[in-house]
Amino acid sequence: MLEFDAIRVTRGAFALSADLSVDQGARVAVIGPSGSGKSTLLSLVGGFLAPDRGRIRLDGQDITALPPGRRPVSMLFQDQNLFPHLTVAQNVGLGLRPDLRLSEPQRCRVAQVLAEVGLEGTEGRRPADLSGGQQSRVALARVLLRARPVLLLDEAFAALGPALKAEMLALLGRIADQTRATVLMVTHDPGDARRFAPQTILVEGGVAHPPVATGPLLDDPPPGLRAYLG
Ligand SMILES: Nc1ncnc2c1ncn2[C@@H]1O[C@H](COP(=O)(O)OP(=O)(O)OP(=O)(O)O)[C@@H](O)[C@H]1O
Repeated sequence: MLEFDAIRVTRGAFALSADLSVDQGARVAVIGPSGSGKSTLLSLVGGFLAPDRGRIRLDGQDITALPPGRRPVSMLFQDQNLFPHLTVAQNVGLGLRPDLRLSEPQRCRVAQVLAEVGLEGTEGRRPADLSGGQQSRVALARVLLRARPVLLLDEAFAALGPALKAEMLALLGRIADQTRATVLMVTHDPGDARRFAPQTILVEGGVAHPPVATGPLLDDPPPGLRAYLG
């Protein structure tokens, strides 16, 4: 279980509070107006931002003071966090060893996860030589390899067309199943939330609300969310 226990965080004049928990293995969309604090919520879990008060716990362990690199968390952004000067295999291998000194079994594992995301044979290519969808697959292969208990996505597939995005969400679902990860996914697209996330955290008016069932929330949104969804 991922817990936000009486969290309050400020960024300049902006303040966000969160007192909620997410079940282990849950898939949760994070939805709310622009500037409402969705990325802020994810940054608290990733460790890129420290709360002013409150604790963040994962399976009972207080991770509030852990630096990002030591948190059991993978994060995916829209730019897919790929290094242009590294090959596909190296970009994925970073998930195992930042210094890229991979053993033979580790190299095999990299090839294996690339095959699992449909990128067999692309090991030696650079990100720029791949399509947008293929780049997303490289990033997902790294997530699969790392197999961290928490996966955070901040509009990771926003730049992809609808068909490709649906494909990536399906692949993400398979990876989450395989790694049994808890997934928090920021999205501006209610369709993504309906497709992927049985539960949704609404971030609005300075509060990240506890997760509720996605369908009913989107079918009958509260006024602030209704205005945002249009
Ligand atoms: N580095 C920063 N310094 C000061 N204020 C910040 C900083 N980053 C974000 N903020 C403020 O924090 C608030 C929440 O930002 P956040 O990025 O979490 O919103 P969001 O819901 O993810 O928005 P969007 O949907 O537009 O990406 C905003 O009002 C923003 O102005």
